[in-house]
Amino acid sequence: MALKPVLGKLGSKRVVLASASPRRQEILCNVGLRFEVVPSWFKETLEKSSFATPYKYAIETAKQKALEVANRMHVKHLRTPDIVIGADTIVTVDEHILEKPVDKQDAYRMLSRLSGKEHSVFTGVAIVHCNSKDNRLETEVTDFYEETKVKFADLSEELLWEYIHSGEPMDKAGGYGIQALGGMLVEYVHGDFLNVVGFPLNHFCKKLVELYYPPPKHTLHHIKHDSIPSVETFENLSDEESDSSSPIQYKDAIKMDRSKPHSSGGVCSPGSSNIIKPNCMVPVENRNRVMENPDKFPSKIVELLDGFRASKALFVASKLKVFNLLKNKGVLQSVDVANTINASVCGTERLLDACAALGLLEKTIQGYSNTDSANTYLASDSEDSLHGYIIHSNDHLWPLFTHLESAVKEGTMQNYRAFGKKSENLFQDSYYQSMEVKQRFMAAMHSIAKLTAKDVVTAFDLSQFRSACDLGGCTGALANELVQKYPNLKVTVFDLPEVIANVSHFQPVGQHTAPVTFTSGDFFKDNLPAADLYILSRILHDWTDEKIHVLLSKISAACKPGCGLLLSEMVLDDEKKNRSTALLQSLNMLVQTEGKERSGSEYQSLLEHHGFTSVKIRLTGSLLDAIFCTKC
Ligand SMILES: O=c1[nH]cc([C@@H]2O[C@H](COP(=O)(O)OP(=O)(O)OP(=O)(O)O)[C@@H](O)[C@H]2O)c(=O)[nH]1
Repeated sequence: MALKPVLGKLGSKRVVLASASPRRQEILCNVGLRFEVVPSWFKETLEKSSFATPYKYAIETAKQKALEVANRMHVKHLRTPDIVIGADTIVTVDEHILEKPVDKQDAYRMLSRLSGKEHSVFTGVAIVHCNSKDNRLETEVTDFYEETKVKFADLSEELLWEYIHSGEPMDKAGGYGIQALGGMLVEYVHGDFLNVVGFPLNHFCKKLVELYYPPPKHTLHHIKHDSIPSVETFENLSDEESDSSSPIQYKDAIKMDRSKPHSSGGVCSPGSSNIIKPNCMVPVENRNRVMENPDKFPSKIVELLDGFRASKALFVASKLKVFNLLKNKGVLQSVDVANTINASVCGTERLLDACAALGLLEKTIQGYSNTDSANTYLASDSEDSLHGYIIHSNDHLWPLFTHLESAVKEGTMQNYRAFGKKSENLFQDSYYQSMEVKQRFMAAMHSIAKLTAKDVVTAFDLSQFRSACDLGGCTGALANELVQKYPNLKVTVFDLPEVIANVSHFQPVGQHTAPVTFTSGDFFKDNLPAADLYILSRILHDWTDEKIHVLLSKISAACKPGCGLLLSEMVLDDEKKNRSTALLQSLNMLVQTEGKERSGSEYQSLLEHHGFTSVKIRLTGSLLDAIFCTKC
């Protein structure tokens, strides 16, 4: 197994590790794999007795962890990952399965069982390949497990309790960490050490080799038809030739002889020239494209080149209310759409075709119709509509982004270049100068807040708080989600008077929880309403560190010990290299504000500076992450 090519096959893919385990992150990071971390919300509660063997239980749990993340990212992110990796480590001794101890007594029970004996450590791993087709998530799961035998020395009571009081056992399967203090308890290890730590790296790489480099069978079938030029099909290719970007369909891929016109071995029609028909099995990424050797075809770059066209097609279709029309009418021909939206037939048809190819619409012989996700997210009257944010992106962010080059050169916002107005007072000058711009901005913030609010309010247990104040809480979307989840919580939204004057038509109808209260004021200048939980959602990223210090010191002064502070922002990884959505959002902040996106440790140090401790960060897998801390 050559080292680099194995993991290199994943280099161009969006890989997600569905695990909160810092050890798994470290093991994979250390070998240079690039991935995002989205911890799974799958509860490890499968009925153990229903599995014939312990490893089947570990594999199934790993699979469910990975599938939960794949589904969540597909639904919420609108961007499906290519590969999701899940893992689950368990310890078995005397036919018992041990997972992580729930408390110290439980750790004691586990460790005393292991004392003086050999036990097995199983890690189940699931590699889930994802593909979004017609907005549906298709998954292909490859799983395996690894077993390592570990023998513990005899452990005295004193040693056991000393170890338990170190705190190390609590988040570890079997109640010990072999890589740290727990290593001192171990007499021998038979098998893969990293498997015990939480991830069987060697077996994982072997699986990748199996998936991406199947062994050569030296079978080339030459298919000849009188009317079809001779082609070669292959079942296996050497490394250089192989399109291993999609292991799932690898076996059915087609090799192209560039010197001749080609077909697909009898599946495509003879006259198909070099267009690959959809019913020909080709590697997923190259479907609908002229066949190239994928290792030489810069598909990622081409995708990026196309990115702005795809965004603009979405923006224009939204602006022209195509999705509203199709939601109401069901199926329409392009001419009917063109007539209703008052546009040319030829232009409308191309727009509709592009939207269909992008998976936003369905196209059949009867005409065009919305996909489920267009009905849910793109029609402006839908409960979860992103229409407001799309229009804001088109009318406000797009002009700003056309000046990205100047923003990068000058390091400043581009509001003047884009809109001819200096933004000395950011919100007043940029967003609240006219009723139209203000309503557009509020609708944008409302749609993003609605999309992300559930993830944010459920990221931490906030049940101990009785009153909360959402600073800059705009339309109250997050506040409304909070009172749904915590009906005993009284929530005040504090925002500028211009905003508060316009919140009424964003309020939910028929909500049965206590209403949210709105109070106007400027959090930089005015006294903050009293509360025992303060919330800053998408606020800190607007400002410089200096201004953040001003705001945090005000909040800190208003907080009694034990008060909480909940932030929601896109959190960058510490090295600022992995989370492209968040890094692009940081460019977004550059063109329009004084602020930027920050990493978890940057937020932590800002918060700790103002006496907030126990800073916890939860990556939600959605568009906003959550950070929670308490005033000490
Ligand atoms: O010697 C060691 N043995 C085990 C570990 C760590 O134990 C946990 C096992 O728990 P699990 O597989 O359920 O994984 P979680 O941490 O809960 O994260 P997920 O989000 O993936 O469920 C694992 O972290 C091992 O690394 C150890 O550190 N040393």
